[in-house]
Amino acid sequence: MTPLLDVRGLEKRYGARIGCTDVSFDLWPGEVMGIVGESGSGKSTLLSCLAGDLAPDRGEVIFDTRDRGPVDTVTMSEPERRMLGRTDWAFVHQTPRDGLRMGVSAGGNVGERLMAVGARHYGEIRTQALDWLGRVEIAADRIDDRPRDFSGGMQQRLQIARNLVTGPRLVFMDEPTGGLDVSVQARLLDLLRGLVREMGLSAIVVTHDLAVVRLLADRLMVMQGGRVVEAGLTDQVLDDPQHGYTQLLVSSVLQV
Ligand SMILES: Nc1ncnc2c1ncn2[C@@H]1O[C@H](COP(=O)(O)OP(=O)(O)OP(=O)(O)O)[C@@H](O)[C@H]1O
Repeated sequence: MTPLLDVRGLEKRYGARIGCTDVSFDLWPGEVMGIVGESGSGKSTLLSCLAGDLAPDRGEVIFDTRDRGPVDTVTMSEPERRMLGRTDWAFVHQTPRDGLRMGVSAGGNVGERLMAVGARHYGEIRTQALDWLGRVEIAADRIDDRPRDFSGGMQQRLQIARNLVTGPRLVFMDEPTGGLDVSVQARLLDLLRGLVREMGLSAIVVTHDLAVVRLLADRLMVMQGGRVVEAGLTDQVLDDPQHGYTQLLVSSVLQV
């Protein structure tokens, strides 16, 4: 089997400062990889490099494309990368307004993604949009409302529907439950876990919240100072952390 994503020796510097360095890992189809670490450890930099939003200084990000097989997304052309962003990849941002069009109706936000991959039949687009609003627990009668009239939790659920409606093969998530009330976070996490399992999604989830990776991620990478200091199966890493920094992360959560 070919990994969906094969990352080798990835490095990004900001002048002399290290964003991330020496990052290598495989992601297999249907697998969820969690990336954890404190603020400034390089999680966002790594995610941006993987998703093609930031050009790394060194390394390869090889994605198993549908038509051409494994291709390095770092060196592929910009139009090709944009096409991946519209089709096989999805990005769930921490802040819903970064991933939604706030002035467009909820149904439009979902339907627009379908149109971007070629859907043309209005009735079918609306039916699929309705189906997805239901799947993320947004009432059908809110389909014509704009996301700015939604609560934070609803906006995040709409962003998830917009991202998943086209059946992406790889989903990048940046703190998907960050910035929400604890009770809202738990419900959203439950919903996300259900969708990930049901759709057999491959995903990379960046978070500083170990509860999020515990629930969502099969494997985990722990970052400190831009480097991966520990990696392994989520339960193994969290239950028996080997690196001092991971032990600190885990114990600081237990004390809360
Ligand atoms: N645009 C930038 N210019 C200069 N340095 C940057 C820039 N973005 C990030 N850095 C630096 O790169 C390092 C990694 O930052 P990054 O934002 O990737 O960490 P993070 O783990 O995602 O943090 P957070 O959880 O706070 O988002 C930090 O030292 C940070 O100061």
